[in-house]
Amino acid sequence: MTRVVAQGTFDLLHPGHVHYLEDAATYGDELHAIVARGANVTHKAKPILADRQRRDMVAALDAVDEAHLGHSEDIFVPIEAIDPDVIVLGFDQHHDEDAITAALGDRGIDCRVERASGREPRHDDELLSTGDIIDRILERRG
Ligand SMILES: Cc1cc2nc3c(=O)[nH]c(=O)nc-3n(C[C@H](O)[C@H](O)[C@H](O)COP(=O)(O)O)c2cc1C
Ligand SMILES: Nc1ncnc2c1ncn2[C@@H]1O[C@H](COP(=O)(O)OP(=O)(O)OP(=O)(O)O)[C@@H](O)[C@H]1O
Repeated sequence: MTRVVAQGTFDLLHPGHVHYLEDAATYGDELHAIVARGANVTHKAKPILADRQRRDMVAALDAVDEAHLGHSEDIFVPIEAIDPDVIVLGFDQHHDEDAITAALGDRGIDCRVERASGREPRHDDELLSTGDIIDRILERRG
């Protein structure tokens, strides 16, 4: 049984999220998604939706076997509990593969790190970014 981990903020789900999770699932038999705590999202605007709602929506997707809310202080605590064989990073995630591989090694976790593919829009009006969805809401309803 090969366990895979994918992770992200997953605010206001869109087809890019579904693509990422479906791609990550192809790396093994069981996909675990870790949903970032809003308090830990510091590299961009905080999510609109609550931690639990984002976790519940990710858990409802076919590709996902289990969705976990992330740890509030140490991102390697859920990894130690899940004990994955592979962590699949999103195509544009700022995390560095080598830094994560080194941190996993320091903790004695035997797990490789891969990078998912991106997904291009399939029609003119398709939005594949939470930030773009929010911009459109503000433009049309603000
Ligand atoms: C291996 C790994 C494990 C993570 N675990 C957690 C966690 O336990 N708690 C958390 O709040 N964030 C965790 N994160 C960080 C968030 O998922 C991070 O904010 C996320 O990568 C942001 O990506 P996004 O901007 O693509 O949504 C983890 C990231 C990685 C790479
Ligand atoms: N178009 C896409 N193709 C493939 N993966 C995507 C796409 N959009 C987002 N993802 C992946 O989904 C995961 C979670 O993305 P995140 O929650 O940051 O959403 P986002 O829409 O990219 O956000 P924002 O627009 O606020 O930057 C990340 O790993 C990201 O790489």
